[in-house]
Amino acid sequence: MKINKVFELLNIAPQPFTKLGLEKDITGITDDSRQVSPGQVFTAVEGHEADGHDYILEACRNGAALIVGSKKPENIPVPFLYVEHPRRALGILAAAFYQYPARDKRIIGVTGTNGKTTITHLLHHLLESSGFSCGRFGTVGNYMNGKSVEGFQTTPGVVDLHKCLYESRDDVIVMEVSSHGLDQHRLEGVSFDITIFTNLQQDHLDYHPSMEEYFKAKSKLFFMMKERGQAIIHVDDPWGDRLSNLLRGEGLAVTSIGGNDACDIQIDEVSDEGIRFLEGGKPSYYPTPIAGVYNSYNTLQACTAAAYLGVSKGTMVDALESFPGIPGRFEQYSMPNGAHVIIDYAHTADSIRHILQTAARQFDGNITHVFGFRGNRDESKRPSMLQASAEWSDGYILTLDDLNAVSHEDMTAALSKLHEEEGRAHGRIIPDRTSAIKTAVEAGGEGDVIIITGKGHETYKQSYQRPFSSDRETIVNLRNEMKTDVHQYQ
Ligand SMILES: CC(=O)N[C@H]1[C@@H](OP(=O)(O)OP(=O)(O)OC[C@H]2O[C@@H](n3ccc(=O)[nH]c3=O)[C@H](O)[C@@H]2O)O[C@H](CO)[C@@H](O)[C@@H]1O[C@H](C)C(=O)N[C@@H](C)C(=O)N[C@H](CCC(=O)O)C(=O)O
Ligand SMILES: Nc1ncnc2c1ncn2[C@@H]1O[C@H](COP(=O)(O)OP(=O)(O)OP(=O)(O)O)[C@@H](O)[C@H]1O
Repeated sequence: MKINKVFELLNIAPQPFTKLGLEKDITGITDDSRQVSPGQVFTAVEGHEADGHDYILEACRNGAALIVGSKKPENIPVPFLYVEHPRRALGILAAAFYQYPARDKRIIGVTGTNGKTTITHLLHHLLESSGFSCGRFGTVGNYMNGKSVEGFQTTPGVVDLHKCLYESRDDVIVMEVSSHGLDQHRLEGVSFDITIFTNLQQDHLDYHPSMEEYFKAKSKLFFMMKERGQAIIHVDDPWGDRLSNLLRGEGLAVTSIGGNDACDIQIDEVSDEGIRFLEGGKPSYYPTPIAGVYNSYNTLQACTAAAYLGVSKGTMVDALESFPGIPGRFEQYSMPNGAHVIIDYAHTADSIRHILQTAARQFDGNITHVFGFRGNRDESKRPSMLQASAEWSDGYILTLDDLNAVSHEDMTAALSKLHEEEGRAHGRIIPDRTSAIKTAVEAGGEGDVIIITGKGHETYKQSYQRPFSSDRETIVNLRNEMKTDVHQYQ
């Protein structure tokens, strides 16, 4: 891409930068001064931790050919282009630099507080099973060109996103779209063929000032569809209903899914095993490959999207049978003492309630819930998470989750306060996560279930008394110590 193209894209009249040469090629786009290499365009972005404008000189020293930003620095040795919205500019330049890679693909974006990872994994499996080559971007890593690739965030930064799309030879991409990503223009330059909304629950209010703002950020995705794009919305969720009305008011195509007669796909009966529904008056059924009523909804949304890409019902039902499961989502283990363990990524009150209710339907024994709260993340959801646990488990053990720079003492004090105020004497506190899990498992017997939530597939961010790196590793080691014999991983 030539330098004069940068001016054109940003709608800036070319300036007579003496020695620069408008016909010169630029070698890349970045917003990280540490990654600038000679000939690149550095876009200075005001962030949450730092301000890229403070690193302009470093970018110059590293060889930047051009600086883009919203605050003109004094005396820099490289031409500076002023833009009002550097994050947008970054996306516009990245899309162009990588030759608009999103245009050649069918792109499906999934958003909502819960269910994004589950739906993208289901869809990926459905599409690959029916002959599509499908890429997947999201929380548990990316998958491109038939291989798993490490991912850093739920929705990649905009430069990485366009680079990945450029390198991908896949026909279809299914991606999780986070509200942070939408708010930070990480999807700039991408248009979607299909968009999916799952639900909106209290979460991320450390970032968004209110639920209203959180909803607005999520809604942006649905205004980024291609001309013939199709939104699939779960309208039993009140925010979904509102979104559906909003989009229809704008003349956008919506497939509504819900219990109401007016829905395009009307849910008739939903259980832990599957979902019955009417579509165009015709009854139909999908079995869900992962336990939980909420996963039946996820399955229906994934299948509805796959159907838009031409996958037949028969192919889908076969593919669902061979679904391998998702790391850290309803991941099950049988322990030698007859207890059952479920590791899950639930981290909202609603998802805790759902998983505890699912376990109560499936197991006869006592339910012990082991969980904690992330430091420096939405504190306003903690009371309702604990209330849900106290109400739907037979007892909880509050423990540590990622501290994120909060001290051990402060978090333990926060746990004690919540336990006293919201826990209704229904549980206890064992701060060390590995000890909490061990205590819960060893106290279990035939038919009991221990549900460990919050970390799912993720590795621990701090060390605990026992030298394990994840809930899975803790359980597997514990099971070996207890003389393992059965392993069920969905
Ligand atoms: C709060 C938040 O969302 N931060 C994200 C945001 O960072 P930021 O723009 O605020 O960056 P910053 O660190 O303040 O730095 C500002 C600028 O200075 C630049 N800089 C900084 C230092 C330096 O030496 N040189 C330099 O040029 C940085 O490259 C950046 O351009 O933009 C970055 C680039 O896209 C993200 O990597 C970063 O994610 C951080 C790591 C993060 O933890 N984000 C979480 C909250 C998040 O986004 N999560 C959602 C999923 C949520 C969910 O649904 O569960 C996600 O999509 O992953
Ligand atoms: N449709 C749903 N409704 C409510 N809870 C759900 C739903 N789907 C999944 N969950 C619960 O939420 C947890 C996280 O699910 P999943 O990873 O699919 O969501 P996500 O949207 O990708 O979350 P995150 O953005 O935090 O990565 C699951 O482990 C489960 O407990």
